[in-house]
Amino acid sequence: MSTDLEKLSEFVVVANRLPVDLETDEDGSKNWKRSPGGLVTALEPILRQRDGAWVGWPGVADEKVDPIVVDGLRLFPVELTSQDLAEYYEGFSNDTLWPLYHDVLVAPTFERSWWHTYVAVNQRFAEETARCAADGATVWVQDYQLQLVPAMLRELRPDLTIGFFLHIPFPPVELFMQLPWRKEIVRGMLGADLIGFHLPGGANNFLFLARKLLGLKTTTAGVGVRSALGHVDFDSRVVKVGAFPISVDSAELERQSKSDSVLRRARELKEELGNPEKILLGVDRLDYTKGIDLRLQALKELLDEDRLDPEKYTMVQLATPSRERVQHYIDLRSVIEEQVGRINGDHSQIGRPVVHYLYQPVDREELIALFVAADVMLVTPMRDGMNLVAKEYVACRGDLGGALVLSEFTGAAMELRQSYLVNPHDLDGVKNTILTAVHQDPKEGRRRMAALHRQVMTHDVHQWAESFLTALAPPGPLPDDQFVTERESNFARNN
Ligand SMILES: Nc1nc2c(ncn2[C@@H]2O[C@H](COP(=O)(O)OP(=O)(O)O)[C@@H](O)[C@H]2O)c(=O)[nH]1
Ligand SMILES: O=P(O)(O)OC[C@H]1O[C@H](O[C@H]2O[C@H](CO)[C@@H](O)[C@H](O)[C@H]2O)[C@H](O)[C@@H](O)[C@@H]1O
Repeated sequence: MSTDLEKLSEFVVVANRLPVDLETDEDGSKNWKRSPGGLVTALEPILRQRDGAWVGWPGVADEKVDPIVVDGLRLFPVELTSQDLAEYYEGFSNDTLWPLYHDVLVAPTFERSWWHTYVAVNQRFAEETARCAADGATVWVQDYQLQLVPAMLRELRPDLTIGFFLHIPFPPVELFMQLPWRKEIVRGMLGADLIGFHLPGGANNFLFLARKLLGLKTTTAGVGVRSALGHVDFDSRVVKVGAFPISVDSAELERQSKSDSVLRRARELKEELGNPEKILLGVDRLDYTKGIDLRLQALKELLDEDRLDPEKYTMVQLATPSRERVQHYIDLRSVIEEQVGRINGDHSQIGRPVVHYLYQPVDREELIALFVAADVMLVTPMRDGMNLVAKEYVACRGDLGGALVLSEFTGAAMELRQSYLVNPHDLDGVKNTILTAVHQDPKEGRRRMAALHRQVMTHDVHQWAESFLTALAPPGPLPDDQFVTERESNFARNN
């Protein structure tokens, strides 16, 4: 191990995935490639800035990887066996918690053996973290895959300051109560000193649960955005609860979007697409939460009804492969590819498909060029914790061009109020709003984009991390009378 890796870390990020995946190329050589998803996009610049360590899974099963420095980042891999992958990652994380926390869009599977593996893997993450954290270090645990880690880590290392952030929605109590292991999960999270959510709604749901499910004393005043933290009295400690909407590296994205190479590539892309009057764009992991099928259905109906001219408008849909062995994802891929085939079969001309569909990630610069080229960005999830793609698009539109169609059911919708907001359950509303965005008056478009751009430039990922880590810093005592139990809170409500 190099000395850099032997040094214990003052700041440690713990996430299911490392920011890079270990991949084997065709010639058998191993390479690190950027891993998918918004969590990695957000945390990578933060870790760089703070010279920390990252504990996570290297993206392949049954591979023992030693601690390593990749591209200047100190990485501490946690090994997952094929069985862990099937039961902890694909099973409990992505076939139980993911659907349960996303409005039960598909039915969650409650499988006892998956739970046991989830517990065991969380313990492994806690142990690896305990090994690499310096005395009194700050550890920031990420997301639903690791909800038990805060309590396990506190047990191993009471000297640490522990933060936990949930990147996906925290569900209403009626849904959360379905979970057979609901108490264990809430207790696991309460091992942290600060529990963060994207939105006040998630934080308030959590406080309510802590009272209702565990009978704990909590504060009851509504949690604000980056302000007015809630508090839970737990195990002779005060656990803070807050809302910290995540964002993107706005200045860096804006800089890249204005570079000569990106502007050149954006012009080329337009030409390669046959110089359509307008380009519509979707960029998502292929996930049933993202509403890719919904937006394709909207497009199909608009074309079928002659409300959108296929000779003038083109859509590009990037779908990054995700969780490819989970059945709902396999099924969704078939649905989407059939929709694309049907639209192109009915409405394209030779050499001019209406929908350009890629089931593969593109490199970052190509993605930014697509944002710059796109006239209408379609972000239509049925439910999404935040959705960084929406914010990235806005950050790349310092030229004040383009239009953002955004689902009300994303975290981003709370801040990006000047977008064209849609209810993804209302297909006619989505169709009409897409047409409004396509035909927007340029002056109105600039006015909207100016407001959106200002919002994203002033609330970036650095502010997100800074506000969370500042709130995590050691607490002062709270006056006793601010805490109430569920019984007292009901009494106060009814009188
Ligand atoms: N480089 C690259 N990044 C992508 C691609 N597709 C999605 N992303 C990134 O993945 C992240 C997705 O984050 P988000 O919208 O929050 O959704 P999530 O996938 O649920 O985390 C964003 O930072 C996207 O820019 C791709 O094809 N290439
Ligand atoms: O690691 P995967 O299973 O391939 O999934 C990728 C990531 O998806 C989720 O991202 C969430 O985090 C984003 C940033 O906060 C947020 O904008 C988005 O709404 C969420 O869906 C997941 O939460 C991550 O753990 C995964 O790494």
